[in-house]
Amino acid sequence: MTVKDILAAIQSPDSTSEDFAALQIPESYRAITVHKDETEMFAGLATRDKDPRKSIHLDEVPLPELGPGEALVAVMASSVNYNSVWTSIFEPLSTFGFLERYGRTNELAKRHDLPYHIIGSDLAGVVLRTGPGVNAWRPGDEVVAHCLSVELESSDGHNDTMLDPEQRIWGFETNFGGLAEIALVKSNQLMPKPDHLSWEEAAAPGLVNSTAYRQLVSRNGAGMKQGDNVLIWGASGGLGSYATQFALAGGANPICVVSSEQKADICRAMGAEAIIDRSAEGYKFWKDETTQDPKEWKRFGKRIREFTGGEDIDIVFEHPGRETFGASVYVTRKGGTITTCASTSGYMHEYDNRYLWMSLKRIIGSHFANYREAWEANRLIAKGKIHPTLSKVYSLEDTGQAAYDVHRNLHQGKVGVLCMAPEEGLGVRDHEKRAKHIDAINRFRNI
Ligand SMILES: C/C=C/C(=O)SCCNC(=O)CCNC(=O)[C@H](O)C(C)(C)COP(=O)(O)OP(=O)(O)OC[C@H]1O[C@@H](n2cnc3c(N)ncnc32)[C@H](O)[C@@H]1OP(=O)(O)O
Ligand SMILES: NC(=O)C1=CN([C@@H]2O[C@H](COP(=O)(O)OP(=O)(O)OC[C@H]3O[C@@H](n4cnc5c(N)ncnc54)[C@H](OP(=O)(O)O)[C@@H]3O)[C@@H](O)[C@H]2O)C=CC1
Repeated sequence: MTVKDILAAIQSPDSTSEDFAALQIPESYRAITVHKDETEMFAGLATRDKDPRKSIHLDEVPLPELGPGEALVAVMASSVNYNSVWTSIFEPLSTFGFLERYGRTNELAKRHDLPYHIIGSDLAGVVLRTGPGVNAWRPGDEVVAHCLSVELESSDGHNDTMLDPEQRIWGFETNFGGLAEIALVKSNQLMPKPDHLSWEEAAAPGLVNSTAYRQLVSRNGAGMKQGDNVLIWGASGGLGSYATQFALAGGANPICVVSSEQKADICRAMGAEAIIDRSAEGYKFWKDETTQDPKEWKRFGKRIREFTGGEDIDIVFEHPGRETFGASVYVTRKGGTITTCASTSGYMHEYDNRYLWMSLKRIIGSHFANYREAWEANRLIAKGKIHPTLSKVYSLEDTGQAAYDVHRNLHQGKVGVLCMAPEEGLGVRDHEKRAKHIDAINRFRNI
């Protein structure tokens, strides 16, 4: 039995769950990896010069053993997330440390501690096998997977699973990720694939859509409400393209920051009106490596007020980090919220704390999403309220180039990767629903 036989079953309209259960699963499969013996390959280089095309490999790997509560999924498509960029440049640290630490926790987790790391934190595909104790999913189910892996043996995670002490991001802090022909997930990562989307479209939103949902909409994040002025950095990027849609769909007022006219046009196409081109307007929040320029914060704040009729920002959707954080804190209104999930430009932030405490602002740390939040975010995609922002699609062989594009900010929205799917456009089940939303689904394509 080969991957081709699995693909044939997926593409046959007559395949039943029993047919999938009867399929033999190959003993090995193709997967995107980084190698433990290469973690020093970029030593001494500046971050931007570390090239994922050199560290990312396509390898034939053995199938992992299936454990209780787990599922093996045939991956039709995946997407590139920035966490795979971090893994591939071994920053801020090598992810092999996570695999070693996980491997020490129990006998089954030892499977993850390997000299190669199969990366990727999104997938759309078909369940092949489920382990003992899995009742909610069956072979043949068409699914997407979110990337929260939890053990839930401690009480800490039982109000909000993101607080589990054994919380990990699948395909980043665990092995057997989604940039592969077959992936191993916990069954409580699975969600129904939106039936009006192709495999690659369905695989695109997962991680960033769920993260943006928690960070901006959920009560665990900023709890956005109607009329809020929401400052969105990187508004046409991975996270930002979903934050912008949530702001618009929720009756808020997104103020979108981008770095080119082309990206500004994408934001306009999504329905945003207030757009700041940070390149054209030349904001320089840092005078040099150690000194910020509060005059530039003020210039930025004045520009925002031009769009809002003099109002300041209720919620900042932060992720660039060091470069923008001082400005983000400054432009937030009294009592407003800065919610952050990342530090792409540097994690040692500096801001003027007087503007935080005197104006009773809050900084909220946010990370991915719990199962319920991921489910709600996926439900909005399935209902056609929020749309994938897929721009370009690569083959599994070209994943290194795809990660390079994301690392160098050459992409728009999300970049997809075909895994088992032989071509784009397959997997659509509800053509009528798709037709209703086709313009929105294609908004980011091939720009
Ligand atoms: C969904 C997608 C998401 C993204 O894309 S996010 C972006 C990508 N992700 C990242 O860039 C994050 C990568 N991860 C990291 O950089 C590191 O992962 C962290 C900095 C988050 C954590 O580092 P660590 O080394 O795990 O934590 P420590 O706390 O520095 O070291 C652990 C040791 O420190 C002890 N410790 C923890 N808290 C305290 C404390 N409050 N007082 C004293 N000790 C403490 C622990 O017990 C343990 O000790 P013992 O090593 O002996 O086991
Ligand atoms: N904690 C979590 O759960 C998650 C964290 N992340 C992290 O969030 C970050 C962003 O991820 P994602 O949105 O997918 O990445 P993308 O690269 O797709 O988008 C980020 C956007 O941010 C903007 N940007 C980049 N650098 C700067 C800068 N120095 N100043 C201002 N804007 C900047 C760019 O837009 P433009 O050039 O147009 O301004 C870019 O398009 C990554 O570090 C990622 O690891 C992502 C998902 C989940």
